Amino acid sequence: MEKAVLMQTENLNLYYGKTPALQAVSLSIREGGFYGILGPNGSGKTTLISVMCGVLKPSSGRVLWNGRELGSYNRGQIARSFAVVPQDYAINFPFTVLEVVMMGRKPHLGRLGRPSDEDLEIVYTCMENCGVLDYAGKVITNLSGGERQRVILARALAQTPQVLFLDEATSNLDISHKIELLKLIKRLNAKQGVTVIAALHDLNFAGMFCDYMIYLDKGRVACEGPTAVVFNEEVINRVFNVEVEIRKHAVTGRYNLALLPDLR
Ligand SMILES: Nc1ncnc2c1ncn2[C@@H]1O[C@H](COP(=O)(O)OP(=O)(O)OP(=O)(O)O)[C@@H](O)[C@H]1O
Repeated sequence: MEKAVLMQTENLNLYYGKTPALQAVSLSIREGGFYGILGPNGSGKTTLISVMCGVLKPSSGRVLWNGRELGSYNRGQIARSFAVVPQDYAINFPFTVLEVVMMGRKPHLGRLGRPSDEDLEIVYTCMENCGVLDYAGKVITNLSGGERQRVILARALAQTPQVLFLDEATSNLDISHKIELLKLIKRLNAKQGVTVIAALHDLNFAGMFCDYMIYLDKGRVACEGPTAVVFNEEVINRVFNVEVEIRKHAVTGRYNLALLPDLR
């Protein structure tokens, strides 16, 4: 049975000055889906995520969440339901890793702002799952880019969101951490029904983890649909202007993309 529609964007347009970054974007996001937002640099992926999570207001059009306009919810309701892992996250203040991950619980804390045993358990579990427990007492500004990215992901997971937005959230990670964290996110998606909306550049990872793909090109939806339908050579060639071959792997049964550039 098809899951309920959780979010909708209706004819979104967004201009930065006179530059259109999103044009006539209408989408439906179903509860519990794992959505990949794909497209070339500058195609509008970050802008779309920012509008969907309420950080940016569209120039026209609407975002609906559970059938109600996003703007009609208060900040607390949004903070308890949406978590965002941005592309670049600069923390310049020397907070410890534990303090940063604890910030993820802030929208859930009572009026006194004191974390309960349950809050602490969630924070420690998220640090462990993201492989940053050993750094709990370290100052975040002293960590590498990939380690910091894992801390920010742990903080987002500590928010226990209904929707997790990832904007190239694994771009700084080595291949092993990338797979581990995407597997962790996939488990949260499959077991706890967290809806995931992820801008991804790596098409092989997108093919592996997303059940639905939204391709953007120059701010417009160029193609969207289930991965089994739209993860194909024609669409990728049209959107990215690259020659590729997609083959089903004999052992894993998954689809892998090989680049076929003419190197002459
Ligand atoms: N703050 C801004 N002011 C003006 N123009 C902007 C701003 N942010 C983005 N843009 C422009 O809007 C368009 C979409 O940018 P966006 O960051 O959403 O693309 P993207 O698909 O996420 O790109 P990338 O893959 O490089 O991260 C681009 O042409 C970009 O130059």
